[in-house]
Amino acid sequence: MLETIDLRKVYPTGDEALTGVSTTVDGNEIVAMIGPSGAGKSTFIRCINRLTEPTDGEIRLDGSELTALGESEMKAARRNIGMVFQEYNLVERLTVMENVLSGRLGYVSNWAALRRKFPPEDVERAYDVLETVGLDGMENKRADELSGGQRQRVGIARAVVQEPKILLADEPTSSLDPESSHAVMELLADIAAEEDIPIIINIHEVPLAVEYADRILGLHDGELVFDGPTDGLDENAKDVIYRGADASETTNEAVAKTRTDNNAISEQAADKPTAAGD
Ligand SMILES: Nc1ncnc2c1ncn2[C@@H]1O[C@H](COP(=O)(O)OP(=O)(O)OP(=O)(O)O)[C@@H](O)[C@H]1O
Repeated sequence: MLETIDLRKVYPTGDEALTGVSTTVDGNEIVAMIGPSGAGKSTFIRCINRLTEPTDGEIRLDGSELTALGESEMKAARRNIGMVFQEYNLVERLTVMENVLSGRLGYVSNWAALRRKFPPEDVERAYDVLETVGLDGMENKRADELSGGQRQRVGIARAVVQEPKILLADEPTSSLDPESSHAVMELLADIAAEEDIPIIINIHEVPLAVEYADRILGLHDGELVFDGPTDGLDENAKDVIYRGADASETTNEAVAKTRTDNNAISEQAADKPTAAGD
């Protein structure tokens, strides 16, 4: 279980990217994080594995307080957090298999890591995961010979062989065409179920989020303004996420006014004597 408590990030520039985000992600749920550009989505994801250092607050993964860990302890803790990136972050000149196995680097000695020597069970697991992501038979291809969708599958396979407790995907579909985007989202959903781990996906495309996520986290200006099941993401919630709280007041006022107007019309209609009553 991942828990963030009052997570806050202020960049040295003074930008407050997260104002105190508290949430919990558990089980094998797929959580989509949405919000306008600059809302703090990437910052949130990057704070969890401390690629970006949070300013304040707590991050607990299965009870372990990540913000309290020293550098070497954090290195070990990162094994529990799989990352999938928008630009895949593969080593282009290495093969698919070498890229996938790099997900095991945190588990082998420095010497073995340097020589890229992995135990046979790691290699076996890598083959299994390549099959899961639909890349079986492609292990010897170089990463730079793959399409965007295939590269993202390698990125996902690398995160999965790590055997993480949670998967974080930072805009995994932003560089892909619509068809590959759907395929990648479907794959992430399958992985959450098969590996029994939660996934947080930072995503721009709301329809994709709605189609594949169980739950939505909505950020606006660094504030968590929506946290609930996907079917609760109505127009009002989208307004709050994309236009801010003022928009919701405006929307609520507009809705209230429409209701009042409608009621007045109905009352007038009720007061009106019907032709039959005359
Ligand atoms: N390295 C940085 N230094 C200073 N400010 C930053 C840095 N990274 C992000 N910010 C600021 O923090 C805020 C949140 O940025 P972040 O990238 O987390 O948003 P986002 O929701 O992921 O945006 P996008 O959807 O455009 O990727 C923005 O105001 C941004 O300018």
